Amino acid sequence: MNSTPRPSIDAKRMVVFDDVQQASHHVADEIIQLVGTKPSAVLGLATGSTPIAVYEELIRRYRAGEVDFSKITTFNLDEYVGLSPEHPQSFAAFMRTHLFDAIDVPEHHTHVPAGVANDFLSTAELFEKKIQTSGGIDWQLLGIGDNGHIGFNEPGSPGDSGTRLVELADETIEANSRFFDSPDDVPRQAITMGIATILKAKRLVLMAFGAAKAQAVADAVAGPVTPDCPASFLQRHPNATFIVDRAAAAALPTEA
Ligand SMILES: N[C@@H]1[C@@H](O)[C@H](O)[C@@H](COP(=O)(O)O)O[C@@H]1O
Repeated sequence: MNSTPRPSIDAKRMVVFDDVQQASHHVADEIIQLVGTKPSAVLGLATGSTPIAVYEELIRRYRAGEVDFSKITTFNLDEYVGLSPEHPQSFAAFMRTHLFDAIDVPEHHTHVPAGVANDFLSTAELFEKKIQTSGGIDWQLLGIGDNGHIGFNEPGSPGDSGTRLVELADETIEANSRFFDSPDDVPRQAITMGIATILKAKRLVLMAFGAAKAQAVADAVAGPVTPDCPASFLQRHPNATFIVDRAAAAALPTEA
């Protein structure tokens, strides 16, 4: 018998894995199954350290000949303002390094919001339009910030927000400074899909690992739906699942 207390959240909404590898394989399997049944699937992708093992597994399975990504379309959640796609810390560069360069997705099928633009309002509108004309996002991957942000929708982001220019929270700048030479180099603004953009995806999978995410996960899954915790809006989605490890599940209410 397993004596570990189980979170009192139903299995459709949250799955707790023993380790990151198992969780990542589970998520990669879901993507591969979708692309197997719908080769032209539209995938929403995320950056950050959390999804890296998923991308590694997708690459491994692609090299093994188990999946063909040549017809998929991808949309990324966000990009730093001021960083061109060539900048090594841009999310566009992250995606090339961790996934796109290693699989057969055509470059023109991949979309990362532009971090350099004359007019971010029309850039954001164009991004939304491209998602719509592609048929909408079938499957969206998400990470979560320690403060509950999804994409770069920081606390305070309204549920009806679309793709837009946003200011980064101090704690996000601090958390992401590990990727830059100095905290002063971290951009202060970003362009991000909005909460409403994200909620339009047919399926949402949010991954969270480690104790630093535990409070944000508990607030998102078991707290009130509020802009104070942007990930809590996932409670309004009929097909959203949190994939977490034990440490990230530790602050959830448990079954008696
Ligand atoms: N904009 C991204 C998010 O999409 C990501 O989910 C989050 C967590 O990152 P990590 O996975 O490295 O903890 O922070 C970043 O700032």
